[in-house]
Amino acid sequence: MEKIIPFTSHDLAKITNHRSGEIKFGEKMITIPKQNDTLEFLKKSEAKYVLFGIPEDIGIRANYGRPGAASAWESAIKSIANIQHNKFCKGNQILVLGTLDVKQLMKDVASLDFNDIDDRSKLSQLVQKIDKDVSHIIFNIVCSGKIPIVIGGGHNNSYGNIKGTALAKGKPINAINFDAHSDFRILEGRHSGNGFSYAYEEGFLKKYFIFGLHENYTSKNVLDIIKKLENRVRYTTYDSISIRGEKDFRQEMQAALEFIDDNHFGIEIDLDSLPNIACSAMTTSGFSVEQLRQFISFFAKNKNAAYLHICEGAPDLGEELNNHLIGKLIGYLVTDFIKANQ
Ligand SMILES: N=CN[C@@H](CCC(=O)O)C(=O)O
Repeated sequence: MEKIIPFTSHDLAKITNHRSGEIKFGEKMITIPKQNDTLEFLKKSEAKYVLFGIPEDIGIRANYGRPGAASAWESAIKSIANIQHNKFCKGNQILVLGTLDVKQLMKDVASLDFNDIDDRSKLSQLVQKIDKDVSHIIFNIVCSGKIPIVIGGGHNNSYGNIKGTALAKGKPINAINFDAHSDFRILEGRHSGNGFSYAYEEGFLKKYFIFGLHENYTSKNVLDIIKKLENRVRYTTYDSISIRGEKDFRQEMQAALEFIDDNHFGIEIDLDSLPNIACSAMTTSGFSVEQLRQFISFFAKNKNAAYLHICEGAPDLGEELNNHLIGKLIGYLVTDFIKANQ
């Protein structure tokens, strides 16, 4: 756990806008006091959820994407700290662990060019380094009996989430992914587009459901691979639900749940599935924020929901004046998860 930059009570106080007569999450969320052993504290804490940030976009760079997702954590924690602590949701259910220390790695990649074959291979190697740390941290959180809520970063971190949870549970887990993309690309070196295929290939991912795939952005090759794995990998497309109306959103959620709920499962949310949200693969067409909130609420209430990961949001790629909006969106998603999961 030495790769974590702890989030302190002082950090929390700095970002909480106090107002008399009101209680904000920032006044109630738990941080690990200095001099305490992280693991020991985690185990004895009464908080059910552990908030962990991964401020990197190295996996996105390695996948020819646009950097910016490293800024999501800061925007998210500022919003979460200012949510009202009330009867609907309570801040003291959350322990704010802190962030993965990727400062040096982010400096190292600043000058790398993904069009250069050697640089791309260096980027992939750094993603593998992050994979190791993420899976170790998630393993420890889950072993402590807590539920991780992970704010990415790129979708490459699905791999570490799945591996860490599988190792802690002692068996491969399932995953449901709300995403415009399969992230089941070939094993060509780690990046943000192949977290699930690597987790599958290495035996950490048992069953995988992709919810709302965009037909225009899924290659024939990936569709052929998924077809052959039908017993373990399934999907429904955004176009079939929201454009052609061949399928119903709620019925598709139910079918997806029945596919994955025989085992612990991770809930993976890629914000590039929503229209007009600043992301590497930003789009103008996709499910609404309300549909995503309903989706999280629906899956979080199942007893096998093992973690929530929200990724790819990139406030740095958005309008400067409104770069708090991604954080605010993440705040809604985190509280939807907690409200449904209790
Ligand atoms: N995690 C996202 N993966 C997508 C989008 C890539 C991007 O533009 O950042 C993919 O590989 O297709």
